[in-house]
Amino acid sequence: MDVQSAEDLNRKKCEPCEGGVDPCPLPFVTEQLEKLPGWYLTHENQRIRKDWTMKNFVEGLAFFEAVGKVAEEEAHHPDLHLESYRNVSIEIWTHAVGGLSENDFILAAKIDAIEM
Ligand SMILES: C[C@H](O)[C@H](O)[C@H]1CNC2=NC(N)=NC(=O)C2=N1
Repeated sequence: MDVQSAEDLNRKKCEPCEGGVDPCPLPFVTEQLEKLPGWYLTHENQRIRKDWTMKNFVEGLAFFEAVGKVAEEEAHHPDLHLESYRNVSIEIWTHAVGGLSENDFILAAKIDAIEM
Protein backbone atom coordinates (compact mmCIF):
# COMPACT_ATOMS: atom_id res chain seq x y z
CA MET A 1 0.00 0.00 0.00
CA ASP A 2 1.29 3.46 -0.93
CA VAL A 3 1.00 6.64 1.12
CA GLN A 4 -1.98 8.64 -0.16
CA SER A 5 -2.99 12.28 0.04
CA ALA A 6 -5.94 13.25 2.25
CA GLU A 7 -7.83 14.15 -0.92
CA ASP A 8 -7.26 10.69 -2.42
CA LEU A 9 -8.21 8.98 0.84
CA ASN A 10 -11.35 11.08 1.06
CA ARG A 11 -12.44 9.86 -2.39
CA LYS A 12 -12.16 6.18 -1.38
CA LYS A 13 -14.65 3.90 0.36
CA CYS A 14 -13.85 1.73 3.35
CA GLU A 15 -13.73 -1.99 2.53
CA PRO A 16 -15.52 -4.50 4.79
CA CYS A 17 -12.86 -5.96 7.00
CA GLU A 18 -13.31 -9.34 8.68
CA GLY A 19 -9.71 -9.72 9.85
CA GLY A 20 -7.11 -12.19 8.69
CA VAL A 21 -4.83 -9.40 7.48
CA ASP A 22 -1.90 -7.79 9.23
CA PRO A 23 -2.19 -4.22 10.50
CA CYS A 24 -0.32 -1.57 8.49
CA PRO A 25 3.38 -1.49 9.38
CA LEU A 26 4.60 1.41 11.54
CA PRO A 27 6.88 3.01 8.91
CA PHE A 28 3.93 3.27 6.52
CA VAL A 29 1.61 4.54 9.28
CA THR A 30 4.07 7.25 10.29
CA GLU A 31 4.42 8.42 6.69
CA GLN A 32 0.66 8.30 6.06
CA LEU A 33 -0.06 10.38 9.16
CA GLU A 34 2.04 13.20 7.71
CA LYS A 35 -0.78 13.63 5.17
CA LEU A 36 -3.45 13.84 7.91
CA PRO A 37 -2.82 17.00 9.98
CA GLY A 38 -3.51 16.68 13.69
CA TRP A 39 -3.84 12.90 13.78
CA TYR A 40 -1.40 11.08 16.03
CA LEU A 41 -0.68 7.55 17.21
CA THR A 42 -1.98 6.19 20.51
CA HIS A 43 -2.44 2.88 22.29
CA GLU A 44 1.01 1.48 21.50
CA ASN A 45 0.78 2.66 17.86
CA GLN A 46 -2.39 0.63 17.30
CA ARG A 47 -4.78 3.60 16.97
CA ILE A 48 -4.92 7.13 15.59
CA ARG A 49 -6.47 10.05 17.46
CA LYS A 50 -7.27 13.72 16.90
CA ASP A 51 -8.50 16.41 19.29
CA TRP A 52 -10.72 19.45 18.75
CA THR A 53 -12.04 22.23 21.02
CA MET A 54 -15.59 23.01 19.94
CA LYS A 55 -17.45 26.26 20.54
CA ASN A 56 -19.81 24.54 22.98
CA PHE A 57 -21.45 21.24 23.91
CA VAL A 58 -24.11 21.48 21.21
CA GLU A 59 -21.49 21.93 18.50
CA GLY A 60 -19.73 18.86 19.85
CA LEU A 61 -22.91 16.84 19.57
CA ALA A 62 -23.54 18.16 16.06
CA PHE A 63 -20.01 17.16 15.06
CA PHE A 64 -20.61 13.67 16.41
CA GLU A 65 -23.86 13.50 14.45
CA ALA A 66 -21.97 14.28 11.25
CA VAL A 67 -19.17 11.83 12.08
CA GLY A 68 -21.74 9.16 12.87
CA LYS A 69 -23.31 9.60 9.45
CA VAL A 70 -19.95 9.13 7.73
CA ALA A 71 -19.14 6.11 9.90
CA GLU A 72 -22.42 4.44 9.04
CA GLU A 73 -21.93 5.17 5.32
CA GLU A 74 -18.47 3.60 5.53
CA ALA A 75 -19.44 0.79 7.96
CA HIS A 76 -16.29 1.74 9.84
CA HIS A 77 -16.66 3.27 13.29
CA PRO A 78 -14.57 5.51 15.55
CA ASP A 79 -14.55 5.94 19.29
CA LEU A 80 -16.06 9.33 20.16
CA HIS A 81 -15.13 11.33 23.28
CA LEU A 82 -16.75 14.58 24.42
CA GLU A 83 -15.31 15.84 27.71
CA SER A 84 -15.49 19.04 29.75
CA TYR A 85 -18.51 20.01 27.60
CA ARG A 86 -16.50 20.96 24.50
CA ASN A 87 -13.30 18.93 24.25
CA VAL A 88 -13.71 16.40 21.47
CA SER A 89 -11.41 13.49 20.67
CA ILE A 90 -11.90 10.83 18.03
CA GLU A 91 -9.94 7.61 18.08
CA ILE A 92 -9.91 5.15 15.19
CA TRP A 93 -8.57 1.67 14.65
CA THR A 94 -9.67 -1.49 12.86
CA HIS A 95 -10.98 -3.87 15.49
CA ALA A 96 -10.89 -6.80 13.06
CA VAL A 97 -7.10 -6.58 12.72
CA GLY A 98 -6.28 -5.18 16.18
CA GLY A 99 -4.49 -2.24 14.69
CA LEU A 100 -4.50 0.16 11.75
CA SER A 101 -5.73 -0.51 8.23
CA GLU A 102 -6.36 1.72 5.21
CA ASN A 103 -9.97 2.10 6.40
CA ASP A 104 -8.79 4.09 9.39
CA PHE A 105 -6.98 6.63 7.23
CA ILE A 106 -9.96 6.86 4.86
CA LEU A 107 -12.26 7.55 7.80
CA ALA A 108 -9.86 10.13 9.25
CA ALA A 109 -9.71 11.97 5.91
CA LYS A 110 -13.51 11.94 5.65
CA ILE A 111 -13.85 13.26 9.20
CA ASP A 112 -11.42 16.07 8.37
CA ALA A 113 -13.56 16.92 5.34
CA ILE A 114 -16.65 17.54 7.51
CA GLU A 115 -17.50 21.25 7.51
CA MET A 116 -18.71 22.57 10.88
C1 LIG B 1 -18.93 -6.10 8.82
C2 LIG B 1 -18.41 -4.73 9.21
O1 LIG B 1 -17.52 -4.29 8.20
C3 LIG B 1 -17.62 -4.82 10.52
O2 LIG B 1 -18.40 -5.29 11.56
C4 LIG B 1 -17.05 -3.46 10.86
C5 LIG B 1 -17.97 -2.51 11.59
N1 LIG B 1 -17.23 -1.31 11.99
C6 LIG B 1 -15.91 -1.40 12.28
N2 LIG B 1 -15.25 -0.35 12.77
C7 LIG B 1 -13.96 -0.44 13.13
N3 LIG B 1 -13.32 0.65 13.60
N4 LIG B 1 -13.29 -1.60 13.02
C8 LIG B 1 -13.84 -2.72 12.54
O3 LIG B 1 -13.18 -3.77 12.48
C9 LIG B 1 -15.21 -2.64 12.11
N5 LIG B 1 -15.82 -3.66 11.56
